[in-house]
Amino acid sequence: MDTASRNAPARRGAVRRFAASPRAVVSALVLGTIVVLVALAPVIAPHDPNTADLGRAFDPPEAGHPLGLDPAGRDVWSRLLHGGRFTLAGAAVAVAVALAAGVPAGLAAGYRGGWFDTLADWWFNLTMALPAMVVLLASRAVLGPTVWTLMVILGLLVAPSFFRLVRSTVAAMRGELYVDAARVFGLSDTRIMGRHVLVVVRAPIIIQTALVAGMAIGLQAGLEFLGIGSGDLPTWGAMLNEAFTNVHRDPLLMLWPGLALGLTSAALVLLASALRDVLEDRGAPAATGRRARSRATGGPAPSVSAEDRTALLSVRGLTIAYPHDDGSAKQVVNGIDLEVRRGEILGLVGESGSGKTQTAFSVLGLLPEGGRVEKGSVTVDGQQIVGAGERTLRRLRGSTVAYVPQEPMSNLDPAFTVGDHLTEPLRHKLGLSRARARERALELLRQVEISDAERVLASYPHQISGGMAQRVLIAGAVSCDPDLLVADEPTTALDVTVQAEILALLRSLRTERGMGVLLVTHDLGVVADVCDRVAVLREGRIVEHGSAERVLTAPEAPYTRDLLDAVLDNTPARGPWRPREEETR
Ligand SMILES: Nc1ncnc2c1ncn2[C@@H]1O[C@H](COP(=O)(O)OP(=O)(O)OP(=O)(O)O)[C@@H](O)[C@H]1O
Repeated sequence: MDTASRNAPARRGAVRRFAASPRAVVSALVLGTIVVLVALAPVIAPHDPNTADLGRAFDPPEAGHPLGLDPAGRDVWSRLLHGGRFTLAGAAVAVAVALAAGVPAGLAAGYRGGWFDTLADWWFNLTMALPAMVVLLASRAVLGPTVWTLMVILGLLVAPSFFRLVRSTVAAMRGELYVDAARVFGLSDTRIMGRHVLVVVRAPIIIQTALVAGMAIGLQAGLEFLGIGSGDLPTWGAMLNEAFTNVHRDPLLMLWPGLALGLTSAALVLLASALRDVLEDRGAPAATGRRARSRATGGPAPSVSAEDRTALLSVRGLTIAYPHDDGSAKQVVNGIDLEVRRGEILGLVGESGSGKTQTAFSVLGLLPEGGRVEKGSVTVDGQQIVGAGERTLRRLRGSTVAYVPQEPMSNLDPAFTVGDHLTEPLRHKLGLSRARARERALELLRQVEISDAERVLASYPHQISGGMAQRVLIAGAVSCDPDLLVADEPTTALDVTVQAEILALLRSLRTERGMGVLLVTHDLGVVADVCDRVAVLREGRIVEHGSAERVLTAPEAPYTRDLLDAVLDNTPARGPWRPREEETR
């Protein structure tokens, strides 16, 4: 079963599976009961926890004192209830500090990488290297014996465990195609982190929180037991310490705080392990780390000529290179010129590695990490892409230029329904209400010829076919009414019948909406089916450019002839090529 298939039902069934797990239910009940009892301590504790009656020291359990009295004649049950408040609140402080310090830093470092990642990694490694007990003892000596300060320091000391967990999960999913797809839709990094990234790390964070809380309680009790905590508070650790000094006189006194600590810690550990089983199924999708992209940059933005303003897409002298450490650079696209007008489909063909995808990504302002536009200009609807800031690019993506990827399934986040995918850009780019965005999403699904739109809208990616997923992505791409569609091998992953349907869909969208389409493909059959014009790319250079009819029937470049010969040699005959006008007649 693939990741998609595992994640979505796991998400829906998480509560059900939690309820079905005896370990989860029992540990949650025990923990819940303890929390409620200690929270209600001021109401239900029969006595003041600090009121002493030395004359009644060590009195056994009796009515009004269900657990007896301690060495100072104080009510043990009341001290236990009040003591739990400090113990649990101390653990909560440590967890809150650890979460606040570790999670945002882990998210930023994993998602962004770069100098922040290096710096944060260095800092948290340094923190981890510190001996926790020594630091706690030293801080007690310097800052005084308050349990709260110790818990804050403990929180900082355990923050690296959250940082590492989040950073590695996020870094692994940074290159996922659905994260790229969200960027191409023009969503900001903060939204992507909140929406697609945080949801993946949520489960491990919850599990880690339970573990860290257990650890904080244990450590705090240990410190108090050793007499290093705040002596004036009736914490469970302090009670244990007092009981230990009188263990020969009344061994039962050790039982109650020991039981409270043991039950709480055990419940937390069991809850963490039950949560792992319940939640981790739907954790991070197996990361492929396919494509980490950076903004297409390279020198100052070139000026936009009057001619470029009239074309929908105008690429002039575009050179893309990957610099090497030794100062040299690998040029993958070499001074190419392209133009797409409104209502026109331009096919960009060439064999694998010829630079088609690099060209397409430069139009979106998203080149793989390390890639840069060395020379040339790319304008979409008169707006310069090369050197444009992230804000400008985000504004353009989705609403002016949209993208249809090659692998439909990998570009849909398995944790979200089709409806979630479609309504997100509509709500955040077009500002539609939830209800209106849903209506529009249904309309879009119908436009891409999905008949049972309601069902598909509520489906998770694994519940629909590859062809259906590609239709969904096309619906998403056209949702904000873009002028230009960049489609990168949109039919390669699909079977032949579905390929034909998707191509027909692109054709009709082009006609109905007057969109320009840059269609990246290695398949001359696809070019024959849908393209008005075609540019043939070889080793980063355009070797032939012209109408699809001319290039396919009378190729001039030997390379184009080779490509055509290869098609004729290797594929079953698909009937003579006819111009599309004839075909549709
Ligand atoms: N991150 C990268 N670092 C260095 N070189 C890269 C990187 N990504 C792509 N290239 C190189 O750029 C060249 C063009 O790649 P591109 O992906 O554009 O080819 P393509 O024509 O789209 O091929 P395909 O159809 O196989 O995707 C190739 O030689 C490739 O090795």
